[in-house]
Order: sequence, then structure tokens, then C-alpha cells
Amino acid sequence: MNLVYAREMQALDRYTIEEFGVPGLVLMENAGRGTAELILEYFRPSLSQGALIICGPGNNGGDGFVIARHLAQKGFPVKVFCLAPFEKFKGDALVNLQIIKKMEIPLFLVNNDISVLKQEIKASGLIVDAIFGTGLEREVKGHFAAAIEAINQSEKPVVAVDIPSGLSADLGRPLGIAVKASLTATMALPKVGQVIYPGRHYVGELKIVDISMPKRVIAELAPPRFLLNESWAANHLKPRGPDSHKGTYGHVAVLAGSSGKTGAAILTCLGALRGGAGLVTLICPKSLNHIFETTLTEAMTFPLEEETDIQSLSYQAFDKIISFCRDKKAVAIGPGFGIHRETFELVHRLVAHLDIPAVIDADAITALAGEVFHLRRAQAPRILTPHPGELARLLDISKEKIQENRLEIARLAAKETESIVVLKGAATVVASPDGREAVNYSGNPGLATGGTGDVLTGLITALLAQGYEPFIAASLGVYLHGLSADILAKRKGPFGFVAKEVAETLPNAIKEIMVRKNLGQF
Ligand SMILES: NC(=O)C1=CN([C@@H]2O[C@H](COP(=O)(O)OP(=O)(O)OC[C@H]3O[C@@H](n4cnc5c(N)ncnc54)[C@H](O)[C@@H]3O)[C@@H](O)[C@H]2O)[C@@H](O)CC1
Ligand SMILES: [K+]
Repeated sequence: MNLVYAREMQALDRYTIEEFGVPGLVLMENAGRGTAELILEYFRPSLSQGALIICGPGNNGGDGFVIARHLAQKGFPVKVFCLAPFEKFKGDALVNLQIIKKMEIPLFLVNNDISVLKQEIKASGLIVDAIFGTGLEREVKGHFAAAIEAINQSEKPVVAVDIPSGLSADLGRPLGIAVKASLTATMALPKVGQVIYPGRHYVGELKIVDISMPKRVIAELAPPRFLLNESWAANHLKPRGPDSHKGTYGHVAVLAGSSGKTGAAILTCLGALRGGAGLVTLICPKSLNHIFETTLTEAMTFPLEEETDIQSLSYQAFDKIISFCRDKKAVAIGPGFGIHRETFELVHRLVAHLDIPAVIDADAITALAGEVFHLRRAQAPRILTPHPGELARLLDISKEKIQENRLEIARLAAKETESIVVLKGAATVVASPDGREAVNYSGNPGLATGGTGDVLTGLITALLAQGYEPFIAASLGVYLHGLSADILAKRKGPFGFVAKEVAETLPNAIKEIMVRKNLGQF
């Protein structure tokens, strides 16, 4: 599903109206009716106590009038509060305002004094927030801010129309103050600000309303930016042919592990195995081989004696690695690989010369700090999987700046490194130098534990080895990894599960998506 900024959504609406001839009133009708249906589906018991619909001066308010009409039509008690004088309404919103006036739906005007509104909020069973949508353009102040504060203090179910009012659809943060919704009914496509943090805290459950925007409009005009959710995954995860064999699913090479960090190598291999790689071989320092031989059952090892004094591989192993990787499908480089000058040198050479797709993580990203030109010389696709600290070191920018603009920075980093960048953290972002980008919707804070990143690296490498195109491999890996953690959070508890379990639960995540795919439920 495409993910849009406010101006992109406005362009899609305009195109639908002007080029396809779908009247704006029809879109507004579908928006309002669709939202009313969601309200009935999720909050029917609250409706008997009355719905309070709070409308702002634009088309978001117009959607609110349509919702009021449909709920009233079904016999539920409805009151509409307008935060703008009636003369301010125009176009489709005005048409719908006039209809509800004729229907004699109770309609009140709120000026600066919000005391009546506050009482009504207390008495109502449910609040519909139709104050601002994608037209929000400056900080929310005065009686608008006071109304939002009263909504947030009400502890009533709140349904946001299109986007919680006050939340920037682009930045994902409140412009001053924003409604905290229980459910957001968004029109046609999700907006960036709803799926990144802190925006996601305000949205509650996110539901998409089909406003009858033609599929062709979205296909032709929506940017290649995607929300990684269940339906996206079901669209991309490929079933296996019954006549396939392990050769079909590729041989993964893993370059990971050094003294004190053997676990990182093991978890990367587990991620690759649980992610469906046909075969996995860990290329490791010879002195650590016995550890890997005893711990890894399904993965093979390829021990090399060219190692440093911290038991990490040295650049002298370069030729052997290149020749070993000749018939491999994809390689993971970096988890626990070691912070040693000679290991860094090895990373530089491998990044440039390995002619198979590579996932570059952890110490290998550190090795490239200030030296991203090695990536630009790469002979095959590269996927970087930094957390914000690693990306900060790689590009020499502050972690705070990255966290404030995760999508923009990932986009810049992809261009700068000519690599796919997976910026990890809450709502992981994937950006490709070809302009595609994605935001993940799976995962939870239980993932914030050592080793889960290593599992992700192995998983993405396995997907590459199975023939997924690199951007899809990175995005699908990120989604399945998060889903595995979501399954664990439900099964075991919100945190305390460990990286190994995230790997072990990947088949359940795959199953969940396959079941949906087979049922065609997306
Ligand atoms: N044809 C369309 O464009 C459709 C629009 N729809 C709805 O319309 C919304 C967008 O409508 P609009 O573009 O009219 O925008 P909004 O309804 O989001 O708000 C714009 C109005 O709010 C005022 N405003 C903006 N920020 C303010 C602030 N901080 N303080 C006070 N006033 C402020 C503006 O001056 C303008 O009057 C969508 O979010 C969606 O709910 C849907 O009905 C579907 C079709
Ligand atoms: K709203």
C-alpha cells in the first residue's frame, strides 16, 4: 500500500476529481459513510449514549457532517459542534452543512468559549474528531487547541477523521497539540505522519477508508513509497514450488564473529536458516571454529587462519573469501566482525569487490565510517542495516538529527552510499537509491534486545539468496522480523523474549502471511 505526504494526497484527490470526473462530493460522501461504517463496527455500544462530532472549517469538517448524517439516519443520537462560523464553509463542506441543517441535526457553534463543548464531551458516548485533516498548515492555537485538549482529557473513545487533528501528516508530530485517537479512519491511503513516531501514538488503530479513488490514479500518481503491512507482505512473499530443492533457495555466506562476539555470528546464521536459505556457511576465524562447530547444527563453517589478535578475520583472507563466495548467492558481513584495523581493511575490499549482493551490518558499517566511497565502487547491490548510532557515525551527522527526520535521512543516506539503507528503530525505514522507500508497521519494543539485529541481517541475506530483488528482500525481511516479534509479544509477553526466539518464530510469521495470501484476504 502506498504511503503519502499531504501534498501528494491533495494531488491524488485533485487528479481524481479533475481528470477522472469523480465529483468531490462523491469522495466526501464515501469518506463520511466509510467512517460511519467503521464507527458502527467498532463502537456501536458507545453510540447509544450519543456521538459528538466536532468539525473544523475545511473539508475534514465536511466529512464530519456526512458522518453525522449517516449516524443520525441510523437512529443514533448525534450532536455537531462547529469550531468555525458557518459563513466560513464552502464547496462540498458547505453542501453537507446545509443538508444537516435541513435534517435538523442538533448543530452548535463554538467561538472562544468552550465550556458548553466541554460539558457535551463529558455527556457523550463517543467523539468524532473532524477538526483538521491534511489541510493543517500551522500551529494549533486558541479554541481549536482548547477543544483538542478537552477531547484528550475525556477518556471517551475518539475516532479521528483522516488524521488526528493537530498531527502533521508529513512530520508525524503535533503542531502544538494533537488529538489522541482510539481509531483513525484515513482516506484512500495512509499518510507518512501516521506511521512514523511519535505520530503513531496519536493514531490508535489505523483503518483505511475506500473513497473510490480509481486504482489507476494511485498506480500512476502515487510515489513509490510503501507501508510494510500484512497486505504488502502477502503481495510479495512467494510460495515454494513443490518440485524445488535446497539449491533453489540459495547458499548464504556469513562473515561474522570475533572474540567475545561469537553469538552475533550464530544469530546471523540462525536468521538466515529460519529465513529459508537453502544452505548457510559461516566464514570464521579458525581459532573460533570449534565454538561454531559445536553450536551450529544446520550451518556449515569455513575456517580461515588469516586472523587478527582479537580473533577477527584479517584482510589477508580476502582472496580465499572471494573465491569461496564465487558460487554463493548472497553474503552477510558484519555482526560481531571485530573492530580491528586489518578487519576494517578486509571490509573495504569485500564491499567493493564481492560480486554478489551483500547485507552490511554492525562492525562492517563502523568500518565504512567516513569511507562510503567503497560502497559506491561496489560490483553488486549492497544493503546497509544501521541503527541510528551506526548511521550517525557512517555519515557524520548527529543521532538526534537522524531520529527527527528518519525517512528523509534514510533517503539521503541511500543516495550518498548508492546502497539500500535499512534504518532500524521504532518504525524501521527502508530507502533505495532508485527512489523507492518504505516504513514498517510490524514490530514492538520487545525487539530492543541484543542480537535481534543480527537475526535481521541473516534473514535479509536469506531472502536475497532466494532471489528476492534487494529492495523487496530488505523490506520483506524487516516486516517478517517485526511480525515474528509481534507473535512472540502475544505468545510470551511484551518483552523478555530473546533474539534466538525471534529467529525461531520466523516460520510462524511466514505461515501467518501465507495463510492470508492463500485466503486472498488482503
Ligand atoms: N476532495 C478532497 O480533497 C477530499 C478531502 N477530504 C477531506 O478533506 C480534508 C482536507 O480538507 P482541506 O484541504 O479543506 O483541509 P482541512 O479540512 O484539513 O483544514 C483546512 C482548513 O483549516 C484551516 N486551518 C489549517 N490549519 C489551521 C490551524 N492550525 N488553525 C486554524 N485553522 C487552520 C485552513 O485555513 C482551512 O480553512 C482531508 O483530510 C479529508 O478529511 C475527503 O472528504 C475526501 C475528498
Ligand atoms: K481529523
